[in-house]
Amino acid sequence: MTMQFDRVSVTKGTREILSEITLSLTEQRIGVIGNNGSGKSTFLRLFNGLEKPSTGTVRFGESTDDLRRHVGFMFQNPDNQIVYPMVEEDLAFGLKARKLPKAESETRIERVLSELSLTHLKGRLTHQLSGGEKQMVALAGVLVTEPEMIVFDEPTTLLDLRNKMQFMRVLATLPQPAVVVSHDLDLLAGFDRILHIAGGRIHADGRPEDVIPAYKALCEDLGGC
Ligand SMILES: Nc1ncnc2c1ncn2[C@@H]1O[C@H](COP(=O)(O)OP(=O)(O)OP(=O)(O)O)[C@@H](O)[C@H]1O
Repeated sequence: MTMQFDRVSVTKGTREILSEITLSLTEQRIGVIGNNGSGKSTFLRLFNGLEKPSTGTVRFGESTDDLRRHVGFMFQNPDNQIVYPMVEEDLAFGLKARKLPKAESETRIERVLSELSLTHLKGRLTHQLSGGEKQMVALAGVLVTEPEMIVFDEPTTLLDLRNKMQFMRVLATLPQPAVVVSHDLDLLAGFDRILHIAGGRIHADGRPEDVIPAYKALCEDLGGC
């Protein structure tokens, strides 16, 4: 399924945050890089309708207005994603909205927790979890809903090495297409395509072996990126 951006701009007040973005995204693994404030999160939020274009259209297959049903979103800050006091309840929440039978919901939750080595957190209170544990529970919360595409906003910022490797393993085997915003350029090295956003525009678009070194070179040249 293709995610299509057609002349998409996002304006807040008088400020244009994203300008005239036109893209056809068909790859399995797409990385998004760029400086703080360049527009990466805003770009990502368009994928599942958390942000609406001021002008232009975002289309996933034939859908333009119910993107949330198709595209899962993993937030940069897990506190924005985890809503229930218990881990198990929180994971069940996303499935209730999809009217999944209770037994199937429980099976899915067990499976995802086991895949992420998180079964020990099932009965824990979410507000007592560490930052990295919350980030992993947020990941589980997205995976249980089995969306057709998943977008990740800086998914590894709070993770220790073990959980970062766990995340990378999950990403490598995920059947769905994934879009990952990250400042961790090593995470994106094996991806199919990298978009470099600068000043709300697509500054570069291509293979990681081309786009990432060019971005690094720009930043090494002080003030260049
Ligand atoms: N609601 C808003 N009103 C005004 N400005 C906004 C709003 N939301 C975002 N911005 C501005 O838009 C710009 C892009 O923000 P965005 O969060 O998309 O950047 P980013 O590339 O994800 O940054 P970071 O790497 O720091 O997470 C920033 O300058 C931000 O201050």
